[in-house]
Amino acid sequence: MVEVKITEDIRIGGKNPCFIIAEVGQNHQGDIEVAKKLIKAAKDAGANCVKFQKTCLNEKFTKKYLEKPYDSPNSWGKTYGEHKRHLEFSESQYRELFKYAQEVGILFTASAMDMVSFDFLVNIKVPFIKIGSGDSNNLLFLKYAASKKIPLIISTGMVDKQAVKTIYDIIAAQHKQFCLLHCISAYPVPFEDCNLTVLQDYKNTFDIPVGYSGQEVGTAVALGAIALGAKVLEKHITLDKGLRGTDHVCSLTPTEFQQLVRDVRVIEASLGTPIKKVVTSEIPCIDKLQKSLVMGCTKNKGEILYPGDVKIKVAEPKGLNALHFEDVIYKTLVYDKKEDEPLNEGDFC
Ligand SMILES: CC(=O)N[C@H](C=O)[C@@H](O)[C@H](O)[C@H](O)COP(=O)(O)O
Ligand SMILES: C=C(OP(=O)(O)O)C(=O)O
Repeated sequence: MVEVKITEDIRIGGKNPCFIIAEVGQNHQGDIEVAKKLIKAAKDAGANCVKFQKTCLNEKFTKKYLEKPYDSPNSWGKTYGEHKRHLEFSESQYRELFKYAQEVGILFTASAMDMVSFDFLVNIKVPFIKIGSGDSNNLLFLKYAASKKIPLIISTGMVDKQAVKTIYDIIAAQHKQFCLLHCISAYPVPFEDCNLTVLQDYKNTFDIPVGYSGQEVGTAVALGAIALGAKVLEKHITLDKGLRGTDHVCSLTPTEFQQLVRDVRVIEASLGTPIKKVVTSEIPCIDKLQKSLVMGCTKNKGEILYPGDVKIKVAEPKGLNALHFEDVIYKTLVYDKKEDEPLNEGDFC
């Protein structure tokens, strides 16, 4: 299984802890101070990385699309172009945010929404680049991204398995430093559409780390993803779910994000081994409450132990583990035994 190297110290996949991305996306409202607060909140919540979305509007959208009216409570302008321009940080603002994230001590990156933005992100030396679901059908862009040999995390919303295999083939032809994220692109995703078991299929199909980018409400589904083996987890973060913007509704507050990270680590620690065995922490309960074989009545040396003569009880001192019941039946007692006395090896032959 391939591990993806993000920095000298951080790798994704294998036995490494799940790499958790706090997706700021556009939840900064176009305000760099809010963006900084979100970077700090992501760090304080324990996320491994904070992520933005970098777009060169004329590369991503046609002129006509940008002129389209955007009449929505989430809109920041009359047209989609005005709306997006309000939300887009300049290159120098990106540099400022990158620097701030370094000061705060959290990895910083963005999704590249087009080739120009991709080049910019390579240029400022982000540790990896995210490719969002909006480009899961953009094979030209995927080829371009793969050719640059920077680690990639790629979301797979809005396409089917056949297209995901195509994405895999395109990148793997160049290198294997990439992860695929299962994703459903709806804001918010109804729980019954999350199809989380797709993750198992991804795990069985691909030899690279797989993960989950969740746009559903709350943290429960994301935690399910961890139990199913997600090695990357991305969730949106917001300062306030009531703010203007499409993604706030499916985002987590800093406190919720912190709880998510904590719970992810608990689930990871608890997954353990598939080998069912008795573990050390069970010994006190075994001593206190596990049942053993005891005499069901008083019997003498030389008598046979019939099924009704042996009982299974919590006893002090303990007798043989009750799993040995069948081994004792029809054996002959070698000592006199009183009712409730434990039965041990050597008490019968
Ligand atoms: C598919 C995709 O890019 N999705 C992104 C990641 O989840 C979203 O953050 C969108 O940018 C956002 O929902 C767009 O909202 P509006 O259209 O209101 O700016
Ligand atoms: C669209 C994005 O992501 P996803 O498809 O994972 O929601 C993104 O990261 O910009």
